[in-house]
Amino acid sequence: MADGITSSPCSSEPDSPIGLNRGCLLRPGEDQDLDQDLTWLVPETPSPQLRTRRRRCNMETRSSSVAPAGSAEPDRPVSSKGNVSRKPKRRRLVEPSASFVPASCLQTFPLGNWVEAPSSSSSSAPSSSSSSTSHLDFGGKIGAIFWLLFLPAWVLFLILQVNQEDPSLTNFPRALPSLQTFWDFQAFGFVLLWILFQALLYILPVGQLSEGMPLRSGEKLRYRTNGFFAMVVSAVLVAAAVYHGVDLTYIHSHFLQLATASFLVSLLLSIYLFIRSRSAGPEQRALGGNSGNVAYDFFKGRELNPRINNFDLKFFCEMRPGLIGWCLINLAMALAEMKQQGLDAPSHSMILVNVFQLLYVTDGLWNEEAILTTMDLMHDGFGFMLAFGDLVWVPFTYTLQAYYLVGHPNPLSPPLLTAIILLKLVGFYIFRKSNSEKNAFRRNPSDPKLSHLKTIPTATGKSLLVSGWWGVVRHPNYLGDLVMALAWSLPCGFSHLLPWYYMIYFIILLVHRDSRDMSECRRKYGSAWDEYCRTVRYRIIPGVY
Ligand SMILES: NC(=O)C1=CN([C@@H]2O[C@H](COP(=O)(O)OP(=O)(O)OC[C@H]3O[C@@H](n4cnc5c(N)ncnc54)[C@H](OP(=O)(O)O)[C@@H]3O)[C@@H](O)[C@H]2O)C=CC1
Ligand SMILES: CC(C)CCC[C@@H](C)[C@H]1CC=C2C3=C(CC[C@@]21C)[C@@]1(C)CC[C@H](O)C[C@@H]1CC3
Repeated sequence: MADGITSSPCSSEPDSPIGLNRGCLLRPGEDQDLDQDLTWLVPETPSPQLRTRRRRCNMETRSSSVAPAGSAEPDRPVSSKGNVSRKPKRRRLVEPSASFVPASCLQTFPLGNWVEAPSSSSSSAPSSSSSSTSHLDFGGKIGAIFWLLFLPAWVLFLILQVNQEDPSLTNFPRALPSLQTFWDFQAFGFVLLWILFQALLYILPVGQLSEGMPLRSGEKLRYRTNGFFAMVVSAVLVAAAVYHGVDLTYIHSHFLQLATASFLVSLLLSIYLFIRSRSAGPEQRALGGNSGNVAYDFFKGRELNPRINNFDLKFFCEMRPGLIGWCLINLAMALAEMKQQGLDAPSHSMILVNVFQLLYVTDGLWNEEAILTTMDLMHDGFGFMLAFGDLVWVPFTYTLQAYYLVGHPNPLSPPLLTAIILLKLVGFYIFRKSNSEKNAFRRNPSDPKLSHLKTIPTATGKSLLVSGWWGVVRHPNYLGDLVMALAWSLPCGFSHLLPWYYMIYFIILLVHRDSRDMSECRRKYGSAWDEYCRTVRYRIIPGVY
């Protein structure tokens, strides 16, 4: 069995709770790149070897223009506008200037990957011991309390709304359902079974083991990326269940109870995560979730990669029960629509919503490795925000369009149907291509397939893409995602705002994520980031924002 987990050394930290093992880590000595990374621990004082390499690289950059890597012709340097010569700059060690560097040069900068640098530290050199948070996001301490109360209440509101004949925002549900309506043991059992079933699929030694980005310690965690396999097995199981007469419309009729059960699981999980994070060492803490304020840290999550042996709780929750559950719920809504509307097949709108979102989830699972370079995996701690987001928010609010269509049919004309499909395909293309480009570049900056791209070196040793998708806007992946979100809402028509809720929420989420990422990158990359922002002026929508 080619299972790197069992064959690679696992860390059993002395401060781990009994029976818990925080990860299966690569020994630095196992990885050449990693060895070299360690010389970047203090960027201000590079080793003589690296200084020579940087100098050589800077000199190459000066005497070469931006061109495909490996090009025999030395190239002239360019400004952000194109092939214009740069004025010679004083060489600085901290910031190896923000000039563009051909990807070939990156081979001499083998990833000084600081996945996370402390937001609290004023020094530009990441310190493994400084893990307390000074900059508070999400409205700070008061904001965290607000979100802890508001998010569950908002989900409840949406669920009650979507059940109404007229789900207008002005038409609030007249009374809250009685307390016992919320709770159903069977629903709770189904939720637990689903999560356990997904956990079982996750631990099966099927599929590859992928390396995460280097942690602050320089170590890399390994992840079992068998999400697509889990999706296929789940689909086969669900198909068999439906074939044998299992009535999936139970999910539609017990939506509130299933959501309550999932909420309870996410709450218990968050409490567990908070308690166990007390024994997490400084290097295992997320730099954004260690302010010392209980509410804030509970919300944001203190531990970066909580693991039980090799079982990565954050990765599992983000990619499996909620995400695959989203498709299961959508399918249940299609069956509920047929039952409620007396149809032989789901409506076109329902098919579009189902197929579009199935494509989104399947793509995410197929490219599961790419998740390892996202903000959530690299920077965010695992606390209530993500536990609730993964287990409640995704499955019970991302499915509202399908739920809405059950009781609110919206016939589509063939031209509109075609236009919506085209829109979805365009969005998907932008989303996938840009995400794959960044992921491939982060994993192997000297990948020959990316050698035509221009890059900016940064003091951390990492470079920034400044052409290709990441040269169009600073978050081309968000652009694609938003175009897709539009294509998910359009099949529901314009009678109500509710099915547009996802679109509105998503704009807010991505704009906020973008600004979080901007300030994080500015702090990490300094003047190189400013240069990138000067070159790539728009954040998400070219020419607009
Ligand atoms: N459906 C949903 O609910 C949600 C979907 N998403 C989607 O998930 C995907 C991941 O999103 P997210 O994690 O927010 O952000 P990104 O995948 O865009 O990751 C941002 C990071 O990419 C790196 N980066 C930024 N610019 C460059 C550049 N020019 N060259 C190279 N690297 C760069 C930086 O990290 P570093 O330099 O440290 O590598 C930065 O912190 C997106 O497609 C998003 O649309 C996100 C949230 C919710
Ligand atoms: C409850 C809060 C207000 C917000 C919670 C946010 C989470 C629901 C999202 C944060 C990042 C996410 C990503 C995905 C799903 C939604 C969450 C968890 C994907 C896994 C969706 C599929 C894509 O292919 C990748 C996404 C990565 C980020």
